[in-house]
Amino acid sequence: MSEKTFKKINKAIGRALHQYNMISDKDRIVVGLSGGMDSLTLMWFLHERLRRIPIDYELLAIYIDPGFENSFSENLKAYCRNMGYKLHVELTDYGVLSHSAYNRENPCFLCSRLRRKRLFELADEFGYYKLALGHNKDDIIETLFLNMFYSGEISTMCPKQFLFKEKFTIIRPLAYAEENMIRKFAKQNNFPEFVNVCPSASISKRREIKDFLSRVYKTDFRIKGNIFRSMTRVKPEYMLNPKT
Ligand SMILES: Nc1ncnc2c1ncn2[C@@H]1O[C@H](COP(=O)(O)OP(=O)(O)OP(=O)(O)O)[C@@H](O)[C@H]1O
Repeated sequence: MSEKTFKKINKAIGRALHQYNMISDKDRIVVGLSGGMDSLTLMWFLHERLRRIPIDYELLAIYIDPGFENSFSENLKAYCRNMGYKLHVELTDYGVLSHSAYNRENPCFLCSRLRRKRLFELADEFGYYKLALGHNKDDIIETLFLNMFYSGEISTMCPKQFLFKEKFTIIRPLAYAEENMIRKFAKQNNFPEFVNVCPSASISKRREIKDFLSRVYKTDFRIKGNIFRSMTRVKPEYMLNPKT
């Protein structure tokens, strides 16, 4: 394992956990495991921290299988078993349905809404009220732009979010971790690649925003940090407010 990458991600996670008070002793946490690098890294770190920190928590990994052919569910199960965890696989038709004629919306939109809903239902059934997701710093920036470009609003995903009258808490411990660092960590540690067979995986609006941002970042190394920081420094008095 590369100490440098480990330290960077560990520091970013520590900061997010601390600043947002994400995890308490005896928490029961569902980890939404997609098989992607982010959620695999998230699971790895949440597991690894347990040995070092004075608080205890339980982890339950859940994978919502979108129902495409060539599912990697069994391989993901085996991977979790090796780590000492049971993976709950929920076989659905969400991916297939979202790409069918039945759906008139954006496939990613419908699929992720159905997935999220099922994750909450399962967490509730199992008695887990925290849901850890693998969104990283780059995802948070991209969502800001996606929401501006396609929803006409300025908003993003919060590192910690209460839902359903605070019954559930979503936490995003990788909120301060950069995607390229996560990729590097996953590679250095030989994390398996669970190939996403979704037909929209490489053609989504998020992909377009990602490409747009990566071109912008190349023009000035400060831009990414500045965009991220700007989300903590909103000046409502310098926004448009027609009702005043
Ligand atoms: N099929 C799924 N089952 C369970 N959780 C999921 C699933 N898909 C996504 N998630 C959760 O939502 C987060 C964000 O989803 P997104 O679609 O951006 O994931 P991804 O890019 O496919 O994979 P990852 O974020 O793990 O690299 C994931 O990190 C994971 O925590």
